[in-house]
Amino acid sequence: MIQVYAPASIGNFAVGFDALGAAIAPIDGSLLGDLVKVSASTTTEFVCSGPYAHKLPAQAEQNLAYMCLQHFKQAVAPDMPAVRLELVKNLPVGSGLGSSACSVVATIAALDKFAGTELSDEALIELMADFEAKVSGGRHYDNITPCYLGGLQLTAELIPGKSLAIATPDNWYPVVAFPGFTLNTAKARAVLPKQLDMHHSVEFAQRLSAFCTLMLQQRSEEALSIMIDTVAEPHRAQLIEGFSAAQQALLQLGAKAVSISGAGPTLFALCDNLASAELCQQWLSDHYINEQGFSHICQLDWAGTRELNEELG
Ligand SMILES: Nc1ncnc2c1ncn2[C@@H]1O[C@H](COP(=O)(O)OP(=O)(O)OP(=O)(O)O)[C@@H](O)[C@H]1O
Ligand SMILES: N[C@@H](CCO)C(=O)O
Repeated sequence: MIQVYAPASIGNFAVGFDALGAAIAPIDGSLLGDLVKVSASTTTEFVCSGPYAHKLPAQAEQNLAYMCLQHFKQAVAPDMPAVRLELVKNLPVGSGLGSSACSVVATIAALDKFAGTELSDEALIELMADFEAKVSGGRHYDNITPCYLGGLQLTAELIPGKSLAIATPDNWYPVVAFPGFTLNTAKARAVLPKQLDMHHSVEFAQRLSAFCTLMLQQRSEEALSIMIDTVAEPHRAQLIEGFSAAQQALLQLGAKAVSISGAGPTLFALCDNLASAELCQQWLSDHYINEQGFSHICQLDWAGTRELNEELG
């Protein structure tokens, strides 16, 4: 049996709409991501289990993991024998934590390993992006590549290999809080303007390029000081009840940057020390999340998608 884990991710990372994303891992060691198990079988079998399985369509044909399996068998590895594929759905759907990307990445990576197809990273990423695009209302890589490769990734169609890793300091603690209600990515993309005017386009390019350059020069404090989303957040904040008040409060508690994770409604507060991260998590638990919500103090997950040997889920 092959068992592959793919981590949650923070799309956009405030300054890089559709172009920057970070894979995350809770510091308490818990797994925040989907798991896919593939084993040989006499007939094709698909099982969806885990705490959020009931939030997905009942028909296998509408589940991205099953769609990936069908495509893989037909177009990538026609000689692959029948398999039993189980998706353990650990991430809430429509959360802003890259839930659909997580299922797609774990499934394709697991099938590639099981079938021994050994596709290149770039070919796998393209395949993964094709499936993520089916549900999110646009083709973007900012959940796919961090989820697959790990870490902080600057990622786009025009980038050679589709992604460039940006090293991050060890003292970065992103605190993520899923408030407990969902927001569909396609809906959150529909509220964005169709065009950016010259001023905003130039400012976006300046901010993202300055952020990346500062990071490469290991000037992370200055990079954090310009970590503001002027592209998507102003249009999406009103879709997320409590976001603006939380942002103000968390910045006062010491978070260095606070923004929407992906399309929301998950919020992330990036702290540069554990004490601030603990204060932010406490505030979020008290004021931002409902009974269905959760929060985690994380670090960046530089391992990305990986095979797990111990049986889980
Ligand atoms: N395995 C799957 N995991 C997640 N979503 C799936 C899966 N299979 C089908 N879907 C459908 O894809 C859509 C995913 O919605 P959406 O893109 O809003 O979620 P998301 O991936 O959590 O968002 P984000 O990328 O902002 O984190 C839903 O309509 C869901 O039913
Ligand atoms: N970059 C995408 C991420 C969605 O998960 C968006 O903000 O719409």
